[in-house]
Amino acid sequence: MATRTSSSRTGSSTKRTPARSNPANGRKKSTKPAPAAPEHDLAWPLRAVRGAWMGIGRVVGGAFRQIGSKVRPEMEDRRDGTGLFLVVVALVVASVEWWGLRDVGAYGTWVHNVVAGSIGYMGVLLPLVLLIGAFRLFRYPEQDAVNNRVGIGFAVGIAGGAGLAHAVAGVPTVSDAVEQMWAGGGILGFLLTSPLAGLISRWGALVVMVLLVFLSLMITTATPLKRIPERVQAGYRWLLGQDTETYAGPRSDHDQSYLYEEKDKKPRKPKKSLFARKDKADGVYDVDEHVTDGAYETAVIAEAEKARSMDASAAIDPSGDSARSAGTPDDGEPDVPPGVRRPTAAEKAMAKVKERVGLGEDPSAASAASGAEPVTEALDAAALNEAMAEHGATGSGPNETQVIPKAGTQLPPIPQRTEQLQLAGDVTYTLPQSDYLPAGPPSKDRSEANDAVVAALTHTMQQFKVDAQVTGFSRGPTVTRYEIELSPGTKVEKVTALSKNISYAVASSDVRILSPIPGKSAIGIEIPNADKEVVVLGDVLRSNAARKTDHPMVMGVGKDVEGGFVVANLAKMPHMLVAGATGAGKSSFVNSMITSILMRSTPDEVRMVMVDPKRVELTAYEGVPHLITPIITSPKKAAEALQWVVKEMDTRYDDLANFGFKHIDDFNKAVRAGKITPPAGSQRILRPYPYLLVIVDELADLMMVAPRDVEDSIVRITQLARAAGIHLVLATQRPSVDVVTGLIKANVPSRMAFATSSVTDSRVVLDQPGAEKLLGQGDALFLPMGASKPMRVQGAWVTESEIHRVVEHVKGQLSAVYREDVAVEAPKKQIDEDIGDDLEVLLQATELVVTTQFGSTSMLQRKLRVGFAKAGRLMDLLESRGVVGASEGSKARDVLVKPDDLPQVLAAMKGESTGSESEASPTEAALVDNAKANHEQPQQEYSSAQDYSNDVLADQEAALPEAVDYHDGGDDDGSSDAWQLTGR
Ligand SMILES: Nc1ncnc2c1ncn2[C@@H]1O[C@H](COP(=O)(O)OP(=O)(O)OP(=O)(O)O)[C@@H](O)[C@H]1O
Repeated sequence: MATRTSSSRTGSSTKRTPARSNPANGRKKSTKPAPAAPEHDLAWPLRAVRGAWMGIGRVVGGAFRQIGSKVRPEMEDRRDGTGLFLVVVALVVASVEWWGLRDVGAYGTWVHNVVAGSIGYMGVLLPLVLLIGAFRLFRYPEQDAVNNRVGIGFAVGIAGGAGLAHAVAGVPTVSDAVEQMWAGGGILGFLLTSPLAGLISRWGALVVMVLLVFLSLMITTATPLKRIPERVQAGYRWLLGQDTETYAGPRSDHDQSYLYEEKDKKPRKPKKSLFARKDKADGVYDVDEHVTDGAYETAVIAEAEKARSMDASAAIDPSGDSARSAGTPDDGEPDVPPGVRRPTAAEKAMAKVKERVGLGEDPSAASAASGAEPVTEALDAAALNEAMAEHGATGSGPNETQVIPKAGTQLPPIPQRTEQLQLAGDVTYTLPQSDYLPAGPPSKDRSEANDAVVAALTHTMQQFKVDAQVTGFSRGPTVTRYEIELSPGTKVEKVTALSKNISYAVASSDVRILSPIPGKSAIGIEIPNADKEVVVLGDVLRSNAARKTDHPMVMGVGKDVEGGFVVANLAKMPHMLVAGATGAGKSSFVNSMITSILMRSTPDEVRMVMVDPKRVELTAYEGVPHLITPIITSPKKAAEALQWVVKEMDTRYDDLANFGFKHIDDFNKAVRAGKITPPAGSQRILRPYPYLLVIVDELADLMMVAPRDVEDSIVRITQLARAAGIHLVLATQRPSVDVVTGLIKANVPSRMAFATSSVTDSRVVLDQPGAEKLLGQGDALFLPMGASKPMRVQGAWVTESEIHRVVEHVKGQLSAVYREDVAVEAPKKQIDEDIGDDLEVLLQATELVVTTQFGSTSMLQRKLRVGFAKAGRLMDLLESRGVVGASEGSKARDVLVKPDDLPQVLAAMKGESTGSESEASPTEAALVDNAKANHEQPQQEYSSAQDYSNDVLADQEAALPEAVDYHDGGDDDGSSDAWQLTGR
């Protein structure tokens, strides 16, 4: 493993050469114009002029950047000098051509002679064109490709316009009065139109010039021929005020954009492709910030993928006929009426699928008639629902109509109990409102990227002479599954053997082949979408699938590859293993799960035990009334809590046995109906048992402290707890056999595998390969109990602010009442507010920093196994308490406390008085304080503070996962290989 790590690191670092293009703005740095001569080579007057020019440019550019939505291009990208030049020329031309300075002296005459002499009547438009050019240069200087395109478009337009004006003016010649030339197209118009008029008549020249102007419009607006009707329609609708967005075809059934329109109240600004940033102009939807807050977060800033996939479609056609590979007229195809778009390859494919299953109308015809893109049907949504219902999960097909009222501005409620729940006593508890979880952007059934992939797949089959057709596809949020049908006599292996060629053709290494698609005689090829979508938890919880049931243990899982919502009943799982490499999306999934429960259930229905050894993942839920005990962060206490769960299970079983029920649900029903009473003489008041959900966020940490005890408890719970209404969710980022032992695996039937770092890990989680090929960031394989094949889902995403709103609501309803007997953490002292729940880790950080006299954030990360943000926060706390000095860039901070003073500092942090300071030595004071603070720990005598600190350090080392060595910094590929076994 060590070798692999180092080689992968070398590999990745060799790939990252500084000369790479900057994907953020889609241009190579090397294509920038060569820098001007260094300033010091210029004479000082020139330097002064240049400085003044650039200064004015910056001011004018700043003003342009404030117009509408503010932008801040990188300093190194700015082209303010050129922008200012365009503005000045525009003003000069405008002063003469617009504001009548033409007759004022030599200035007016000269400017008019130059402008009208060159381009004639088009001089009137020139200031506008220059100002638009300046606008783009000031605001979007980094978009070289778009700027160049707009520039070329304008140049062609001016040429066409000049030629046109010249033709309209009667094709004057140089021998005519000069005013006649200038009222036409100037010299340019003359040069373009006169030869043409001589060759094909004046009218012919006129038509050619009109076409040239039209061409310039298409170049400027980046409109390909096939999209003209669509763009015209969009423009028409926009003019009529029917659509404030870039028109993107008819709404699909589960398009929820109107929710945004309602919610936003303030109408969205129309997007003008010329002015809008490229990503917005091309994107259909401007996703709300809070929805995407952190979703798909990545260090790589990539240009809009869409453009790349379109290029790909053009590139894969060796004949160079990209229009054909994208689905425009084939030879031998019957003609279609003018104005009607020919069906693309994908539409034909879909039509074929529908024909095959007898689904009525040909989508291509419908779409051709409307000029818009057809909607993909989920052909087997019903079958999927059925299958999922069988194993405890429910799903809805993508086209199931959402019961979401269009008017009324309200989001539909998340399903709630029919009866209003009364908690013990007279407390009435209201579940959180639906709008705490806003709706996400509308999902797409199909995009240009999909069409490009269909064309690429079809072409690959043809190239390798495999007699198979792409018969359709179903688009999910992150991947699309393309269906391939073989002609009779063609072997399945012929397609599967092409996997590398398919990867090559679609330019993606993450291609997964399913042979066959469960329940279909077709091969599925899952290919990541170039344009991923976020699946927000609110949408999943409002989906039909979730609304079918009001079971309190139902959670929003995400969306499947067909775009159908997936929700699952945790009570039917009945226990689940969630695994995946770091950063793959486990914590987000656990957050979605807990938030789902908080949204749908009262503390009377579901109680939770949360174990969070990482200390940061679940802190947001501290204090919610659903908790039965404070969030457990110590692995040792967690092991004890599991033993408590076993006891609780036994108690519940006793009750089931005594009252003659098989399942806690039946017992609860009977209690609620008053059908059972405690035995005579008993003081007990029978109450329904809530479901108990035990969430362990890092199983590996527990298995390290007490492997045998933890395994025993888990096995006992998982074997029996289902009937007792107790359910376990075990998450781990180390799905190795020492953490997920055979016994645990055998008893935890449902699995959720996020991207794993190796095929071995995938086998541990799913008993089959597959998870190693997932894309990360919420892309998962979900294997609910009883399912033979895992289903691919994109996990639901819930933002921190959404969680905060829900938690605040829940806590506002009821405060947590903890059970004393579970696992009581050490009572909290009077600690400073800014330390909050981080006291324990802050104390460790203080000890580390003071004893090593090394104030390094990365050391904290490494030794305490906390993330960068947390380590940074700890360092700030240490600075605020005078333990370390101020930050000095990348250097380690000065440590201001000597090891001898450590005990007092620790005591102060714990909020304890160090009143004995004057009488006792610091060491003695520390011993007393520590003994007081940790009364559960066996007390030990230390002869010096150094001994004490050494001991602490030894403990911390022992707590690290089996002598792991963390290599911080240089791991370019960000893979989990950063953790490396050194065998110490
Ligand atoms: N369902 C999702 N949709 C979109 N993006 C997601 C989703 N889940 C995770 N991500 C992205 O992946 C990042 C890492 O996710 P997360 O923190 O859940 O990973 P993890 O597996 O819990 O990692 P760790 O084990 O290090 O805590 C998130 O910050 C987010 O950008």
